Amino acid sequence: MTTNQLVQQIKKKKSFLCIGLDVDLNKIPQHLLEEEDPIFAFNKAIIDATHHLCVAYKPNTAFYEAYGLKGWKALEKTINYLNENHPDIFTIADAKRGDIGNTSTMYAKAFFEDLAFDSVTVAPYMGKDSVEPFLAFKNKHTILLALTSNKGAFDFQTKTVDGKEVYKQVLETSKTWEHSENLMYVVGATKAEFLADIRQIIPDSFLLVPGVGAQGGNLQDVCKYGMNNQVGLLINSSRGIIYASKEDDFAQAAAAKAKELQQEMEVELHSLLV
Ligand SMILES: O=c1ccn([C@@H]2O[C@H](COP(=O)(O)O)[C@@H](O)[C@H]2O)c(=O)[nH]1
Repeated sequence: MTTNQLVQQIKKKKSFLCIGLDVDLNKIPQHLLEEEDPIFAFNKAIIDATHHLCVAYKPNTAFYEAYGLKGWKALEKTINYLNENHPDIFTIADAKRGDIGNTSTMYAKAFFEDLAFDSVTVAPYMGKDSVEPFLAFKNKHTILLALTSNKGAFDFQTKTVDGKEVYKQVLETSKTWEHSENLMYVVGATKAEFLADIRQIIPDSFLLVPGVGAQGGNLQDVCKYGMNNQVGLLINSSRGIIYASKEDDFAQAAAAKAKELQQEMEVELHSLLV
């Protein structure tokens, strides 16, 4: 999917919501555990109930890898279900990969070719030759960790090296890499006060913003400082939506939570859409 197509979807649905599919078998309704593939059964129900309210889904691969082969198969069934039934929805493999060049190429093939995701999250720590293999894939997006939502972001990312914060160096340097037009960035919703500075460096890039809901980030603050004239934001909520209820009504409860966020987003989009 191109970024233009993503922007069209945002305008059509009046939403820039990304729903995180972080499936924990201890948190899903008990009756689903009797299904042959409880993880996929849960995801399918959530997708069926929420697809009209969001423009992206983000399975975090940790929640699938933790269940071994069964988990990986459920991830494959989930991405295939999305691509077959909702090809207009942007898909993100939150895998936080990155390694020496030939290994990164294999990671990119795994997520862009074998699993056919639109994008994958990548850690910038190993530098240019670890990220460019992902950027080489046409119409696929590499979402680079810039300023993460957790407390540990202050351990390295905000430290000043050679007169500039490390996260700013990540943004500036990555812009010089080959096929940098395929870059998006992760900025935590809990770091909204940094967004004005971030937009000075990357005014046009899309940002994946996790951390609203369970982590306490605020949607309005993110929009105030992070929105650009093409919206430029995908705001993620995982636990706050998918675990809204553990009862039989879990999918409807998830849809209600997604609707709340979509309505807040519609208000924020108002000035851009008129
Ligand atoms: O900086 C980051 C990068 C990634 N994440 C991931 O996003 C979701 C957030 O889940 P919630 O339940 O909405 O808190 C999860 O998959 C994280 O691993 C992040 O939170 N922060």
